[in-house]
Amino acid sequence: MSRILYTKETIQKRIAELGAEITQHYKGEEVVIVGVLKGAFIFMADLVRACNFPCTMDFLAVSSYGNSTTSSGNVKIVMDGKHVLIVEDICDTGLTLSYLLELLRARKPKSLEVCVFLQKSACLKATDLKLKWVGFQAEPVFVVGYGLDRAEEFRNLDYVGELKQEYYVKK
Ligand SMILES: O=P(O)(O)OC[C@H]1O[C@H](OP(=O)(O)OP(=O)(O)O)[C@H](O)[C@@H]1O
Ligand code: HPA
Ligand SMILES: [Mg+2]
Repeated sequence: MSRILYTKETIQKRIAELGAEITQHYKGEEVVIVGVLKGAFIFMADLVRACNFPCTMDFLAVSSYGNSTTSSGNVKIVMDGKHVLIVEDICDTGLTLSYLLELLRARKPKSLEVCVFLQKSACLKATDLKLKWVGFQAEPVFVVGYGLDRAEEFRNLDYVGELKQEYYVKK
């Protein structure tokens, strides 16, 4: 790890703000909160406890990075007239979220919104992607921690850091 980008305290403070905003937005409506596995599981666990409205939870299993630090371009999915809130750890190229939104729109939800922990705007490839809530705008570097992995490692860090290039680039 080369440097810490978001400390545990910074993350928790931002989640409290997001929870209050999302609670205000749905104002007691019933919502299905859909976490995108695996990366979103830690963010979702904290976010739902900062939200206060009737909700059920579900998860989608999606993977496009595998053990690589770049998107393979292929997203595989393993998983209805309700409000659906998708919770994701990161929007990098945006290809994963774009794919998921298209898929879930076909189910004709009452509403479909996204809350993403990190967004790397500089890396965006997907067009017409609307993210209603964004935790933090991240730099275009490979980040790990707080659910985010590099080859399944580092998900359990309670902070987010930049992964040093020498850890993942073979010389
Ligand atoms: O915006 P994109 O470029 O599509 O990248 C974002 C996606 O990549 C990561 O998933 P990954 O495939 O690593 O699966 P994981 O959540 O199990 O780590 C991350 O959790 C997002 O789902
Ligand atoms: O920067 C990242 N870190 C971990 N997983 C990711 N998936 C897309 N971008 C990233
Ligand atoms: Mg990953």
